[in-house]
This record gives sequence, C-alpha cells and structure tokens, in this order.
Amino acid sequence: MSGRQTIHYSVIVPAYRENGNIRPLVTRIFEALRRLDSPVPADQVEVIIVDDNSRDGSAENVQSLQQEGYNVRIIVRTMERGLSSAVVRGFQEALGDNMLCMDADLQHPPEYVPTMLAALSPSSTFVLGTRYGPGVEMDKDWPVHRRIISAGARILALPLTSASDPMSGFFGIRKESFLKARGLNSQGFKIALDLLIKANIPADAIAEVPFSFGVRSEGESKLTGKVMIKYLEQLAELYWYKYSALLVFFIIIVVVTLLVLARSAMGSLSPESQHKY
Ligand SMILES: Nc1nc2c(ncn2[C@@H]2O[C@H](COP(=O)(O)OP(=O)(O)O[C@H]3O[C@H](CO)[C@@H](O)[C@H](O)[C@@H]3O)[C@@H](O)[C@H]2O)c(=O)[nH]1
Ligand SMILES: [Mg+2]
Repeated sequence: MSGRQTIHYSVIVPAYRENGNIRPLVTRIFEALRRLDSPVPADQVEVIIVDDNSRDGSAENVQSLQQEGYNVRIIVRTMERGLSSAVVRGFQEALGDNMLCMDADLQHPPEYVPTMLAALSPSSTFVLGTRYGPGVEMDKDWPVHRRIISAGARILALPLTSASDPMSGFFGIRKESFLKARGLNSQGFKIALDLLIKANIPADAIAEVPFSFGVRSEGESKLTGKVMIKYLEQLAELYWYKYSALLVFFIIIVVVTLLVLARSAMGSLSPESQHKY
C-alpha cells in the first residue's frame, strides 16, 4: 500500500500525548480511503504525525503501523512545541500538493478525510471542516463555558474572514497557496485563520464541509488559558495585518481635511478677507 505510487495527498496530524488515538485514527483514515466510493485513491495518500516528544509510545506505535503497510510516518520534534507550529512543520514536510490538517483525538471524523481531500483543486485552494453548516450539531457535548469561548472567538474573527468556522482545526490547503503565506503566526492553536488571511485565500476558493465535532475519549485537551491569550494576540496581529493600510489612509485623509479646514478658517479671519465684507 505504501511507497511506489506518487503521493498527491498529505494528512497532517499534530499530536501531543495521543498514543491511544493514533492506531484508530490511522486505520480509520485508510479504511475510509479504501472504500470503493472514495474519491481519492488510498495509495496516493500519506499521513504525517507531528509529535512533540510525547515519549508515550506514539513513535513505536507508528513504526508498527508502517510494518503493517500503512503509509504513515512520525516527525518527533524535540526543540519546538505547539499545535500551530507542528502543523506548519507538517505542511513543510508534506509530499502531496493537497494537504489536510486534523486532530489526533478523533474529534475530527476520519471518515470525512476522502471528501475533504477531494474538495481541494486548483480553483478551490482551501477546504474548511465547519461546525456551523446545515445538518450538523455544534459541539453538542461541550460544556457551556467552552461553547461561550468558542462563540466569542468566532465573533471576534468575523471582520477578518467570510469563512463560517475559521477556528476549525479540520482544514486543508493546496501546497501552492501555503507557500504564498508570509509571516505566519505559529503560536497558539488557530493556524487556519492565519492561513486564510496571509495566504490571501479569496472567498470563492473556500470549500466548506459541514461535520459534527466529536467527543474526545482518550487523552486530554491541551486548550489552556495561555492558548486563549495567544489567540487574542494573534487576532490583534491579524487586524493590524489586514487593516493597517486602511487605517493609515484614513488618518492621512483626516489630517489633510483638518489642514484644509484650518487654512480656510485662518483665511476668513485675516484682515484682508475681513475688508471684503
Ligand atoms: N504537536 C503538538 N500537538 C498538539 C499540541 N497541542 C495540541 N496538540 C494536538 O492538537 C490537536 C488538538 O488539540 P486538543 O487539545 O484536542 O484541542 P481541542 O481543545 O479539542 O481544540 C480543538 O477544537 C478547536 C476548535 O474549537 C480547534 O481549533 C483545534 O484545532 C482543536 O481541533 C490534538 O491532536 C493535540 O494532540 C502541541 O503543543 N504540539
Ligand atoms: Mg481535542
């Protein structure tokens, strides 16, 4: 199953202490790809786990999956940490032109991988798994505080993108678009939002695939207060990135208008002009 075919699709999985989830994740992804109705052939797909030195048996687990013929590899980072930077590293190492990012903890259903990968094309350069589409239940098993945080985070991002769920960690991008993005913010959790803006993805190039966010059954969430503060910092940077030129233009217009008004006011107060009336 692995090796000889050209790889056109790469699935990037950031993982930290996810050993219990790796086997079901990889086997379910390939099972979905091997179905007769899969729009993407299994032998054109690789899975890359980007692990931050979890030392929980993840590397050994991946090795045994490889021996069983699954096209999966693991990058173990020892010098860096963080979800977004792990995703960026995976995209840099990917062989495929069509790249998908998904969580290791099975909250992103592996059965959606073929559809998500197939949605990418030269004209549809970004695919977003959205929890706000028709027919999906939005994080129904989440506690209230997590829903409030999620809704607030989404509202704050509204002026930045028309995408319905830029907070989603289930998304894909074409390699050529990824390579266009400059100055990515690799801190925090929200790399899709950064890519949408910094890779300059037009609204009509975003394909949206509604999915129901699952429940984590193994391991623990890594979302902390620090991650939320990093999100606010990322938002501030993106607002500046997107609107600074407009703001400078607006300030120039205001200053020029004030100068013109001041000059004409001074003109009307001068003795010469007073003689005229
Ligand atoms: N390599 C690496 N992976 C990490 C790190 N932190 C988290 N991950 C991995 O990133 C994935 C998501 O982390 P969770 O801790 O499970 O996140 P969550 O709270 O469930 O948040 C999810 O929902 C958000 C939407 O509200 C998504 O934005 C986010 O990507 C994630 O899907 C998991 O596979 C986890 O192992 C890290 O420091 N390093
Ligand atoms: Mg999770």
